[in-house]
Amino acid sequence: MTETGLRARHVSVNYARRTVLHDLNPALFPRGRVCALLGPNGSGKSTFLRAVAGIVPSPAIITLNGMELSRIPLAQRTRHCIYLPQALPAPVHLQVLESLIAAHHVNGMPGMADTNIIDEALEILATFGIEDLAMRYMDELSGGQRQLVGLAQAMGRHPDALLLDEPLSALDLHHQFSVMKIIHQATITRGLVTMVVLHDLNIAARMTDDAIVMRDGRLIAAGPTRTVISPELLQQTYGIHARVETCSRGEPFIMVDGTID
Ligand SMILES: Nc1ncnc2c1ncn2[C@@H]1O[C@H](COP(=O)(O)OP(=O)(O)OP(=O)(O)O)[C@@H](O)[C@H]1O
Repeated sequence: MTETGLRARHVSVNYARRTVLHDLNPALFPRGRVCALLGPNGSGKSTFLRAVAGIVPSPAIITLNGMELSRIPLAQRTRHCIYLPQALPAPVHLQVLESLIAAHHVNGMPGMADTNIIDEALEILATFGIEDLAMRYMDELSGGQRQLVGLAQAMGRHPDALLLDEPLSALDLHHQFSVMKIIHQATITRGLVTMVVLHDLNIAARMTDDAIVMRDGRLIAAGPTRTVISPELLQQTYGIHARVETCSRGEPFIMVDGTID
């Protein structure tokens, strides 16, 4: 039977002669679940996503829903597996709606009529609460607005796997939560494999299903997010004294008491 989900095996990456990922073999990333990639600065999270996406050289074997991505040309691979980098979409002089239509033409649903493409683009913008930006130019938007448009473009390309590198970095509190909710919902309804690099552990604990934790280019923990994030892990990984409490609504929250110096 064909395996569904994304499997990454032997993920190693060298930059120049320095090894930054050491033969990682995480468990299967299943469809319909959001996995947080956690770890301190420089631990290799972005590099891991880039290796999975095929945009840094790696001997990694990547299979997605039974298809070996590492054997197909990059242009074809990016139709299935979209990597959204930390950098915001370029502030080009293009209207937001046009940019979504262009993203659709990169790899949206083949054979869709033009009016349907426009309707779908408007619907995606509405999902992100930014339909009022449709006629605005990308080079006139704020950083957070551009980040939302970047996410909308990614959704409009109908990926099977979504690799998001700090997608909340420019967003206010409201949008951090609303975007994670949209990502979670889309992951379930579209059966996506979603990986998301996060630095906010409270958002990770509340809004992702699973987590893998990296340090110095190695995996040091993996499993359901709420099990993985523990005071011991926070101490060992981030060098902080912290407690994992439960709020009156039963949600976990992380209280940081101080750094270990
Ligand atoms: N293009 C590059 N050339 C050389 N070294 C690089 C390059 N990109 C990243 N590195 C190095 O690889 C290591 C992992 O970097 P990476 O960006 O994957 O970490 P990260 O966990 O995503 O960090 P952050 O949380 O700070 O974004 C770091 O030591 C970094 O300096």
